[in-house]
Amino acid sequence: MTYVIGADLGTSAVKLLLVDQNGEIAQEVSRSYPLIQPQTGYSEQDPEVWVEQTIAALREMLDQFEGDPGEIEGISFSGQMHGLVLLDEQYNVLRHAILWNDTRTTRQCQEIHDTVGKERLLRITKNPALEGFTLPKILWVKEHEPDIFAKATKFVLPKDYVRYRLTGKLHMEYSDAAGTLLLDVGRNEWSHEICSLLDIDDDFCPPLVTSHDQVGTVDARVADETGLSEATRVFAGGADNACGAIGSGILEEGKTLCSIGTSGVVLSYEGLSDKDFHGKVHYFNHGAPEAYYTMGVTLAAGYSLSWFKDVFAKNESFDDLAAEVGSVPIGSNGLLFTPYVAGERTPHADASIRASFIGMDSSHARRNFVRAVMEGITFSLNESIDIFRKSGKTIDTVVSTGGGAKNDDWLQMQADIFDAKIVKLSSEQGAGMGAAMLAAYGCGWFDSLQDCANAYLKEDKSFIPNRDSVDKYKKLFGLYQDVYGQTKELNERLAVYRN
Ligand SMILES: Nc1ncnc2c1ncn2[C@@H]1O[C@H](COP(=O)(O)OP(=O)(O)O)[C@@H](O)[C@H]1O
Ligand SMILES: O=C(CO)[C@@H](O)[C@H](O)COP(=O)(O)O
Repeated sequence: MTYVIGADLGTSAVKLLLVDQNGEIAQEVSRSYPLIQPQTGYSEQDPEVWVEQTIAALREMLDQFEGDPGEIEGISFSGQMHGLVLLDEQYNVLRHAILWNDTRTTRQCQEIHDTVGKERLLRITKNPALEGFTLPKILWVKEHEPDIFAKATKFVLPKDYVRYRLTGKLHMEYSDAAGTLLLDVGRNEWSHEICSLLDIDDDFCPPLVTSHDQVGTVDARVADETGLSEATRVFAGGADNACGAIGSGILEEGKTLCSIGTSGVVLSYEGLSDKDFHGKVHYFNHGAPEAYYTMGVTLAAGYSLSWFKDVFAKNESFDDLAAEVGSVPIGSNGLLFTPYVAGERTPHADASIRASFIGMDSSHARRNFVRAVMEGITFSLNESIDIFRKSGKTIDTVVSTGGGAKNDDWLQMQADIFDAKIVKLSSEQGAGMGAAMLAAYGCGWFDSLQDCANAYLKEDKSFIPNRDSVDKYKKLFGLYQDVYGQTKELNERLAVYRN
């Protein structure tokens, strides 16, 4: 039997899938790492920790693997998007990576809009400047850490750095490059115009490849450390949401994905690069050839639940925390949560907004809060569904993936709030599966990613909307939508008290 590995470098953990030629998952290994949050709005990770944990996870996988390492033909990557990794001339890391959910760059976003022009930026990159994207982070380091910036010769994204350490070869691929705000998304090339307007050297941007391109093989030292064969082929991979789309079969028009990881995403396939959503949703290159996707992002989806667990139930599992959610009625007995613990992106690009529990009552128990958190996250994702529907898309079926798809009550809640059939595939690790599929396609096992999807992806369960619940949630959604406007100014006044 031959195998490929899909490595998903998420925000909470690196997750490896060993997938055989028939698409069966032979092994799963995961290693977590923390967020570094020195002050409010900041979110960083140490790239060396990503590398250590990826190597440790590979070693664990190979220790358990009973076949010959030479049977593992390929490995590819899915990665949390937008994170800035700055490298010096020898490709040493210059500072901690600044992540996608770091919102310190509001001023730099304004600078980009002022210098490039909002319309021109939208035309070239298909996206407005948002705090999470990479370019504002580059400008922040340039302004606040000039000594570090002076040493920087290249920037890459999280999975690109890990792949570099596994192969010695430095690249970026289009699906992740699209989230930097430096890529001309329609033309598939770095935008010389944006670079020069913002005084960024063209050489600062790494060479571009496509997601299924082979970029090298496993470096001898890494092979020694992990037990992998030096002959294992390494493929570029994709942004985690592009890989999530591949691993969920979102490979043609009309298909929709909901992913609840640390972030939350509602994503829709696009065959063309020239539709106009006026920047209301992100518009990026797919990991599939000559394709695109649009998506809305909830900044703190799974993260809101993990925040709640860390503060109120640290030593419990997610399963234990959510065990009683099904016994709490829709609306959590009048408790409403907005998941803005780290600010928000879609539809409110707002770094200052913070979360609220509205309607706390002395009768509420912890289970009410847990359900309210899950409902609030799902309402936020429904705002993206709403934008897509209003743009004319039909959304009647949604493939649900990510850590949040492990909970059946949450999947039913998604069906009832989105008013759409929810499909859960046999693995909730869509991004890791997408990375494995890129390796399988890159190895030449299939003629197309669609053929690979037909062979690999199996529906496990589906969840049908319950009419009565849909009606109740429609009314609650209106209330939920009112909370943002009514808490915005209060949060701006509270901001001075944050650390
Ligand atoms: N058993 C579970 N039930 C409900 N939610 C879960 C469960 N396990 C994990 N999660 C949610 O999934 C999130 C992690 O999802 P994951 O896709 O692994 O994230 P990432 O790719 O960002 O590292 C957690 O923050 C949590 O909110
Ligand atoms: O910023 C975005 C997308 O624009 C996030 O979706 C990141 O890509 C992180 O993903 P997860 O770790 O939540 O999967």
